[in-house]
Amino acid sequence: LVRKSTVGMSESYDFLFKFLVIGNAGTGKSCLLHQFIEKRFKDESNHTIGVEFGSKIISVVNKMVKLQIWDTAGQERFRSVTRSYYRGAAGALLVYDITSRETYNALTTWLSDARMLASQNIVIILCGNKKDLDADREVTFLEASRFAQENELMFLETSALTGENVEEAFVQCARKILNKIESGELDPERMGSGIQYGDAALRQLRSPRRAQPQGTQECGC
Ligand SMILES: Nc1nc2c(ncn2[C@@H]2O[C@H](COP(=O)(O)OP(=O)(O)OP(=O)(O)O)[C@@H](O)[C@H]2O)c(=O)[nH]1
Repeated sequence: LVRKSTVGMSESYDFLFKFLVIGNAGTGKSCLLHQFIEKRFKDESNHTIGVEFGSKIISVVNKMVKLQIWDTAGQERFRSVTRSYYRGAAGALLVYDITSRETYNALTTWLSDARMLASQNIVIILCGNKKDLDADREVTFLEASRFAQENELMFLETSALTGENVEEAFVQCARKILNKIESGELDPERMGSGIQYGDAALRQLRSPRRAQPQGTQECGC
């Protein structure tokens, strides 16, 4: 199998996962997405209007996974718009700000929305963001990790400012989804799973030994 990205052609991947980033306004969702994709802090971040979009291909346990990420507005007035994007998401980063108890208290609402409106099997990682502001912390690591355990969420504290644990959050979530596909717990072909096969996986299924001829066009969506 020739990966087109390695020869300067358009991208190739085994799976595409639809991801959401949800949580209260100001918790750093847009900055997390920006740090993940651009590997730097987004200096001037304004409130997200509705929904923003980003995508990136990562390597997870020998598979190339394209994450298609929807960064939703945290502000209440956009709630009806953002809710319409939940459907068919395979994974989500549920974000609160460790320096704001209010954003932590809102987690149960976000969680019930996600479980109700996205895929039933959605894999969620709780992210306690702004880890760099430890002096202003209002929520302890222990308290949040208990909440995560009780609600079957993975959990990390992150910093979109320093980049700490940002890539890890996306990768851990993707890895859990891949594990569930491999164990048969998740069926990528089920409607609304939030998972699609990429052309790499399809080529393997169709002709396991033949390499893809170079120069083939694809839409890359
Ligand atoms: N110190 C610190 N500040 C951060 C971090 N992440 C985000 N911020 C700041 O927090 C503010 C809000 O960040 P955004 O990414 O716009 O927040 P958001 O969750 O996308 O907000 P909405 O789009 O309104 O939902 C900005 O002023 C960022 O600079 C972080 O990890 N550490």
